[in-house]
Amino acid sequence: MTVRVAVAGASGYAGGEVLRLLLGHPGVEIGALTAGGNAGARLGQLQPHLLPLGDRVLAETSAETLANHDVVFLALPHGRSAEVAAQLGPDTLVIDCGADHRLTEAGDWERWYGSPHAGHWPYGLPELPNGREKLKGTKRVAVPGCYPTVSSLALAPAVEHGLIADEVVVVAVSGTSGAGKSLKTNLLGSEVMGSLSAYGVGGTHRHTPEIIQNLSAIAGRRVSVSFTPVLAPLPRGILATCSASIVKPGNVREIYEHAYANEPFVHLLPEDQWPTTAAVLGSNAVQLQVTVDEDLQRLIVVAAIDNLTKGTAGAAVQSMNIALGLPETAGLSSVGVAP
Ligand SMILES: NC(=O)C1=CN([C@@H]2O[C@H](COP(=O)(O)OP(=O)(O)OC[C@H]3O[C@@H](n4cnc5c(N)ncnc54)[C@H](OP(=O)(O)O)[C@@H]3O)[C@@H](O)[C@H]2O)C=CC1
Ligand SMILES: CC(=O)N[C@@H](CCC(=O)OP(=O)(O)O)C(=O)O
Repeated sequence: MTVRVAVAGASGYAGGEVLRLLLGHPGVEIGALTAGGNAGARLGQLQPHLLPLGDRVLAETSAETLANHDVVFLALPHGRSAEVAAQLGPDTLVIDCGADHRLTEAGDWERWYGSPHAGHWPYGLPELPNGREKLKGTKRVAVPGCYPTVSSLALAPAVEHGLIADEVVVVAVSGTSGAGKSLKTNLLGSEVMGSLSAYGVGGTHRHTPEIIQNLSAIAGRRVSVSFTPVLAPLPRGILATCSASIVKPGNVREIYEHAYANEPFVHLLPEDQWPTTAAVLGSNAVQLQVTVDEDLQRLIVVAAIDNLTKGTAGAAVQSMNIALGLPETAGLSSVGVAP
């Protein structure tokens, strides 16, 4: 079976990464590629690394252009993806890399994004408890935010086993591609190079409610999250340090080993090895290490992902595979690029 796929937002970082992965996928044919202001440009001018598609001309993003595909990936700004999705037929598998359909509660959406809620879709994080079941056969997928992906997977086993208190702390350092291609003053080369800077401090980052939503669903009660993102002078990668007080004794390592033993992309590292962003570059892997700070009786989990791969496009392709009943790992790998 060959699946015909369109990518809206093909000129952006997320759309470009979806295409990079799809070019290595054995079961897809790449159809329409669309953009906003760059419609009419050759893809090669904007994504020179996608050589086989270099001569494709970007089309306008419209329901007409995206019609007649089995799968449509939306890699568009928040709000725009909900607008486009609403015009796509119910038989098309629509995979939204943006935030529009991630939050279950309309009140949360309105508070954090300041616009009407477009509704909630099955969440594209198959490694969460019952995550795969929600994706099988679905025609709509909300791809998680990059920070919620790494922190939810880092803490899920501990939350599921009731090991930790209902208040967790996440400090996550991200590369700049997480902010997208459009020009932002805090992302100009000289502002970013040679410096780390915290932002969205004090519980103000919009990924906070998404992390709370994921962990609370596992716990069956509200889990509070103190989340601090930090911008680093790297193009790609997130390293998250997640911690919480231990409230129940348990063999932490065994719990994590067991939780992820059969996962193709989540890897608990050997005890003498700590995750690095370099090791997951361009891969769909999540690398984890877990330990206990014995003095404080605190669980510490360190996790690394590539924000554009497992943090966005890899999760999108993995979700497509599950939704369509294709092999889950098709087009994806846990092997990184080094140095
Ligand atoms: N970067 C990341 O790590 C992650 C990104 N995402 C999500 O993926 C989505 C895309 O992000 P990203 O690729 O980083 O952003 P970019 O800014 O790099 O790309 C945005 C894309 O959307 C297109 N676009 C912009 N405005 C419009 C419009 N009004 N109509 C149609 N197309 C438009 C752009 O086209 P043009 O070039 O013509 O302007 C471009 O192709 C966002 O929702 C983001 O939240 C999700 C998780 C992580
Ligand atoms: C470094 C950086 O700026 N990262 C982005 C998050 C990227 C992401 O996952 O974004 P969406 O929720 O928009 O899909 C941010 O903090 O806004």
